[in-house]
This record gives sequence, structure tokens and C-alpha cells, in this order.
Amino acid sequence: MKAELAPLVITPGEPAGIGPDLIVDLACDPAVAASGARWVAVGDPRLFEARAVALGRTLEVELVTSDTVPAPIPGVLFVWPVMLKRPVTPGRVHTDNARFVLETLDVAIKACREGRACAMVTAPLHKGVIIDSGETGFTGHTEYLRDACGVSDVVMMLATEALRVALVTTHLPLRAVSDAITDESVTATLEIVAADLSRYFGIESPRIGVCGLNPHAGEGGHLGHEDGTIIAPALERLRARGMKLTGPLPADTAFTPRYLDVHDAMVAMYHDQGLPVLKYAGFGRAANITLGLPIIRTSVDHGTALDLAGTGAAERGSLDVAIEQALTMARSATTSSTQSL
Ligand SMILES: NC(=O)c1ccc[n+]([C@@H]2O[C@H](COP(=O)([O-])OP(=O)(O)OC[C@H]3O[C@@H](n4cnc5c(N)ncnc54)[C@H](O)[C@@H]3O)[C@@H](O)[C@H]2O)c1
Ligand SMILES: N[C@H](C(=O)O)[C@H](O)COP(=O)(O)O
Repeated sequence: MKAELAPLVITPGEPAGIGPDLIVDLACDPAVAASGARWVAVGDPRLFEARAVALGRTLEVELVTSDTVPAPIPGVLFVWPVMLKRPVTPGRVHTDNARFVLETLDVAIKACREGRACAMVTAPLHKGVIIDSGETGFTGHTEYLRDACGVSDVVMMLATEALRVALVTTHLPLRAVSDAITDESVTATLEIVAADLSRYFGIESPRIGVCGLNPHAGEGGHLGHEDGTIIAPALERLRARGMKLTGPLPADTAFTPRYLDVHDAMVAMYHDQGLPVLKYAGFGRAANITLGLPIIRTSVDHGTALDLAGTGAAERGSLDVAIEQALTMARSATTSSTQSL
């Protein structure tokens, strides 16, 4: 008999953004309830009720104070409570609610770590507001989850149906990227990508393409040294251990069918080397996955879209993909832990 998964937990992200809109839409969708998958949102019931009113949707919000999350009912949103610090106007961020955002993450992380949730899916938060609130070290969910879970390295990977792009560096100013490309960071990224492609995606010996950092992968050292002195030797050492790696590839042609067709994932050196390609290929149909964590976390491929909050124009496509991806990963983690018994 197949064991039932623990519920999925969904965080709203920035309360003035489109996260609450997407959660309301999800709870009202009969097709979502028909799937039978149990899920619970974290947040303030008043936030979801007010957003449902703004969107003209009929929604009943039910607080869940135990670990037992009921089976989904269309038009009913089950919520683990975390209270707002001040009322929210859609589209208008306020630093007072930064703590609310972080507390929703803490509740979800704890539930995943304790096995009360099978995975967490995060709606978008606003990094700037959280930093402005005094959390000066904050740079994003990815790094927050790494620290909360006590691991030294994690990897951000975004995936569409046709393309997976993982990053060696995440939320860094461009000026700091070069210093962050080290033997350790390249090696750790590739080890995590290979391990989690096998663990969650069933790809036993993944073929990974690796971009260089500089134009034309450094042009033999004439356009930058990192490709030849850091990335190439790290790949060579990993190949000697049996990993299937190509690169460092000139990044301008790495994302062409010739390379994409023969690789399971592409690794880019920095955020805007890899993500524009991914988002061009499938914005609204991609999931952001944090690899290397002891828990499962996926997210949407878009931001807070403050311009759309409360208008009904926010599209739910990426949230659906992030949920499906999280459930697939949770099932695959359950299968592999059962097999190892
Ligand atoms: N997962 C996350 O937490 C996450 C992801 C990306 C960006 N962000 C944050 O979001 C904030 C705003 O970022 P941004 O302006 O660069 O990107 P954005 O994705 O919020 O907006 C970019 C454009 O896409 C549109 N858009 C975004 N989501 C949409 C949706 N679901 N349906 C229809 N249109 C949509 C917006 O209206 C806007 O025109 C920043 O603080 C950023 O750090 C968070
Ligand atoms: N880098 C992500 C993107 O552009 O989609 C986004 O900023 C979210 O990152 P976190 O999941 O770390 O918040």
C-alpha cells in the first residue's frame, strides 16, 4: 500500500505581492481539490480573507491548529496561523511585515524538518523590504534556507519542461561574482547538482554542461583567467571521479540545441548568465528548486509583481509547476527511503 504523503506547506511571501492572490486562487480551484493532495498555507487568515474580497472570490479560511490537515475542499483554505504585524494594502510593501514573512518561512521549515510537511513551496518575497527592515544579511529564500537548515552549500536550480539551469553563485552584485568563483564553489555546486538529479529526478549519472565565466570562456586567458585557472581544473578533478561534465563552455553558445540536447542540466556561473535563458524559454512554466537541503523546497519563477497584487491578473502557472515539482520530489524521496530499508 502506498503511504500517504504529509501535507505540502505553502508560504505567501510578501503579503502585499501576488502570493496571497495565487493562494486564494488555488484554494478556490475545484481541479486542485480534486487531485486530493493535502496542502496548507501559512499566514494570517485576515490577509487571505481580504485578498479574496479584493479578487471577488468566495473563500472560507479555516485555521488548523493540529498537524492533521484535512483533505482539500474547493473554496476552503486551511491555514497554519502566523499573524501580520500591520494591515496590508495590495501593492504597498512595508518593512513592519518583513518579520511576518520570515516567521511564515520558519513555520514551514520546521514542519518539513519534523516530517509534518512533505515539502515547502514558497510564493515570492521582496528581498529589498526584508533587508530594509534591518535584516542586512538577507539575500533570498535560498540562502535563508541554507542557514536555517545548517548546511554549508545549496544550489539554486530553475527547471522548465525542457531545460534545467543551476547556478554557482546566486544573489550577488556582479562585482563580487568573480571572487565567488572558486574551486570550492564550483566543486560543491556540481556535486550537489549531480547528487540531487539522481535522488529526485532519477538520473543516475547526469550529464552536466558548465558555462565559463568570461566571454568565450576566457579566450585562452586573454579575456579573463577564471575559466582556465579555476573552472577547468575543478572540472578535470571531478571528471577523474567519474562525473560527466562538459566545459567550461562559452556561455553565449552553451544554451543551443547542440549542447542542451546532450545534457541533463546546464550550470551557469551567475544569476543573469543562466536565468534569462531559462525565463525566456519558459517564464510562468518553471519552478525554482533549492538543491542540497535536507528538506524539499520549490518556488515560483517570478517575483512579487506588486503591480498586479489584488487585481486578478496574476497568473498561477508557475505556482502549479512548483507544487507538482515538490510533490514529485517528495514521492521520489519516499520511494528511495523505502527502498533503502
Ligand atoms: N521566489 C521569489 O521569492 C522571487 C523570485 C523572483 C523575484 N523575487 C523578488 O520579487 C521582487 C520583484 O521582482 P521583479 O520586479 O524583478 O520581478 P517580477 O517577477 O515580480 O515582475 C516582472 C514582470 O513580470 C510580471 N509578472 C510576475 N509574475 C507574474 C505572474 N504570476 N503573472 C503575470 N505577470 C507576472 C510583473 O507584473 C512584471 O511585469 C524583487 O524583490 C525580487 O527579488 C522573488
Ligand atoms: N533568483 C530567483 C529568480 O530570479 O527567480 C529569485 O530571486 C528567488 O530567489 P530565492 O528563491 O532565493 O528567494
